[in-house]
Amino acid sequence: MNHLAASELILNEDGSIYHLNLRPEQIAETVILVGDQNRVDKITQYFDTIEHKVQKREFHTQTGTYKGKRISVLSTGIGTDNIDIVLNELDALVNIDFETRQIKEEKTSLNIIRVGTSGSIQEDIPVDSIVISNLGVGFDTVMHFYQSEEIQLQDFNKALEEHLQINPRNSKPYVIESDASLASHFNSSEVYEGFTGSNVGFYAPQGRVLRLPLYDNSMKDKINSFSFKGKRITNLEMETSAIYGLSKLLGHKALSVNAIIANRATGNFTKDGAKAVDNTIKYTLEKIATF
Ligand SMILES: O=P(O)(O)O[C@H]1O[C@H](CO)[C@@H](O)[C@H]1O
Ligand SMILES: O=c1cc[nH]c(=O)[nH]1
Repeated sequence: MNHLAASELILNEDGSIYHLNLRPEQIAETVILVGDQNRVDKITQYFDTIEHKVQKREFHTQTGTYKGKRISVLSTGIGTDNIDIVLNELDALVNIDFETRQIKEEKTSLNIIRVGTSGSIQEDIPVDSIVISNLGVGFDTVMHFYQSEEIQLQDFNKALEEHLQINPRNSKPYVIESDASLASHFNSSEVYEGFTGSNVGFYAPQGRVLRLPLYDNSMKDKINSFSFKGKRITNLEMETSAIYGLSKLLGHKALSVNAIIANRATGNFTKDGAKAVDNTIKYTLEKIATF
């Protein structure tokens, strides 16, 4: 079997993986991903125990227990480019033997749940609500660097391509499903089921104009009006697509849970973002405790 070279599987002197700075025993099989490193404490404040806190760059991890369940909470920073690092290194922690530098025969499948903030693009999904992403669409390029055609919903890709008429210089949007068992467990009358778009930026890529004009002024409306097989795009953020894509390719279960802090259709922004995020955290922890 192939031995992974020092330049490919990069380990630090203490045996931890390059960016996350974690050793294999430090990661739980259920992992909560958040963008904001300060959100890690906001989640682990509810834990019964905390084993360790590790930080390198924007990657801040704490592992502990909530209602007896071992959970790691890890911040990814912003963007799908960071997700490429986080998902590959998380997978390496459980599925590569760091001593022999070989891929393990028996694989571990992680439960990966993102707790993020997001902007609704539909008038009827208000600020302070929670959206569970059944589907994710990537406007980023990460998954196009992997052999991922088979896990993409090609009929959705085609319908989107036709509807959006995106700048040909941009990458082609790709659609990927969440893990069905997690999505069904997290669903309830308290949340909206959604189809989440992940963009490569917060401003023009999400149709926001401050001083700079957009390449295509109608893109936000076109994303809003897309409908295929009874599904419409509900909200925009910056990580879900690559989390779904890399999780599916690597054999992990993923779900994205979104605290809606902005409504782009009405122009509203939440009056209490901390509370919106806290409600989403509590909802997620209770669902994890019973999964
Ligand atoms: O609140 P987080 O998890 O960072 O998520 C959202 O917030 C950031 C932009 O403000 C992006 O990362 C977006 O996906
Ligand atoms: O509108 C929003 C709000 C949060 N995060 C985003 O990426 N977009």
